[in-house]
Amino acid sequence: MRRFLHALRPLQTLSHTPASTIPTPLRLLSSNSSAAASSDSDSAPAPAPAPAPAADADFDSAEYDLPTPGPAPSRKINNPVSALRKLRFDPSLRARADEALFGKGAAVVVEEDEERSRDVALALLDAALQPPDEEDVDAGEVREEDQMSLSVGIVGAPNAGKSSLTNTMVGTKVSAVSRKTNTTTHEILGVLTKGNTQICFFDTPGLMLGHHGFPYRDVTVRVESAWSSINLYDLLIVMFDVSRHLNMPDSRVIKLIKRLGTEVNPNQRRVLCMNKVDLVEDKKDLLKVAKEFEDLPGYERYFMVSGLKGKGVKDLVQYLMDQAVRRPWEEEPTVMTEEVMKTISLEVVREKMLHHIHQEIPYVIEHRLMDWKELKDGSLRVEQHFITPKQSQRQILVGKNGSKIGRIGIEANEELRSIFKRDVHLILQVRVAKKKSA
Ligand SMILES: Nc1nc2c(ncn2[C@@H]2O[C@H](COP(=O)(O)OP(=O)(O)OP(=O)(O)O)[C@@H](O)[C@H]2O)c(=O)[nH]1
Repeated sequence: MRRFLHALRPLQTLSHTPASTIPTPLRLLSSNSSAAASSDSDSAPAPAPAPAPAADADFDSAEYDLPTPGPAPSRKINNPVSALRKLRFDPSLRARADEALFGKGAAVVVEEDEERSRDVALALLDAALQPPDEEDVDAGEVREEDQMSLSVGIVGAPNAGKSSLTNTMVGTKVSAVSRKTNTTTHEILGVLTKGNTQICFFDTPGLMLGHHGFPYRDVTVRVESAWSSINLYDLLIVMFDVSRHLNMPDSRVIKLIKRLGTEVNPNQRRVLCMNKVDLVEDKKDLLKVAKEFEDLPGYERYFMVSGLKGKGVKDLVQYLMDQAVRRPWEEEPTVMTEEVMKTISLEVVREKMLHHIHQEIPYVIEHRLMDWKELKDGSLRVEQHFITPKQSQRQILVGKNGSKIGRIGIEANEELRSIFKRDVHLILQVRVAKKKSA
């Protein structure tokens, strides 16, 4: 299990941080990116009232008079889905950018882009934005002998809401990143570190029973090993979609619940979690379902939650925290790293580009972070390049008199300033790729 957790390490800050490059679709955090952006606060110039515009930039935020970022907005977000929606597009930024560039009344066109890769990046962004909980502490502050841990397997049919519940519990921390960490049988869903306690959540795909109430034998070792390894967890959450159960019960889900709840397992606590309670109008129905499973001795507790809306989740988390055992943590708590910020800066600019360039062009453009400097006055200098295969594509992206790239830049700049809560000197350049010599 330790092996899976270590796959999350790329989130650590790198002392020498290479530039990130985003070919489309978005590439997530990686410690082996190419090119050469640097983080070099020592070589940064002394604080200057206004940064000098870059000579050959197509967009330079220094040329625009933008308001100073206000106080850090409170962004305590527990529901990642609504957080993502909020972050996807803020029309006020667009309106302000339009006004700055084209005067009042400029038209606004909004396009929803549902790419999963962006969701992941936005979830990362959300994770990065979350202020630390009061109970959060630096990893260094909790001595190994004081660390408490709990590994939790989540069992449920596809769509039961395992990821949503984990996201809500974890507050998106790590969960988005961990999606990359596919293991043969179990996938880490998220890590919650609070105070001296760390809880790791694992998905257990393939853990379903056939109609006869036995594990599928045919498919594979994968299913078998999923079954044999569930006992490794300290605690098992068996979850199901209670709304679906009321409307269209699935016999396999019922068998799964019963099988896992038939006997008390001396080495593992198990809880039954009725999810999506928000979809059940008549709450008496919930009690009916609870009654249906009340005689199962294997479940120590029953929880009624809405993973998506956060209902009942606090109680569940508290219960889990209380079950933790004295054992060193498997994983460093996630911290906002420079790598995360770089990814965010690329994603925000890319998002703005996708909103403004409605042709296939975004998909042939290479997008690179060329320079990243934290200046002594606390502001950031961020230089990104778009590299287009053809001159005509460059022209479209730059727009008439720089209007397109200006719009992209000004909106992105404003959003980055509000995300990073500091001044950002954003420089964008659009270049045509050099032809490779044969
Ligand atoms: N209304 C409502 N919808 C939910 C809730 N939890 C999850 N959903 C929705 O149910 C769908 C499945 O949720 P996921 O969290 O992806 O479910 P999962 O169990 O991880 O699914 P798999 O990855 O297929 O195993 C998504 O559309 C969620 O938005 C809930 O509490 N209430």
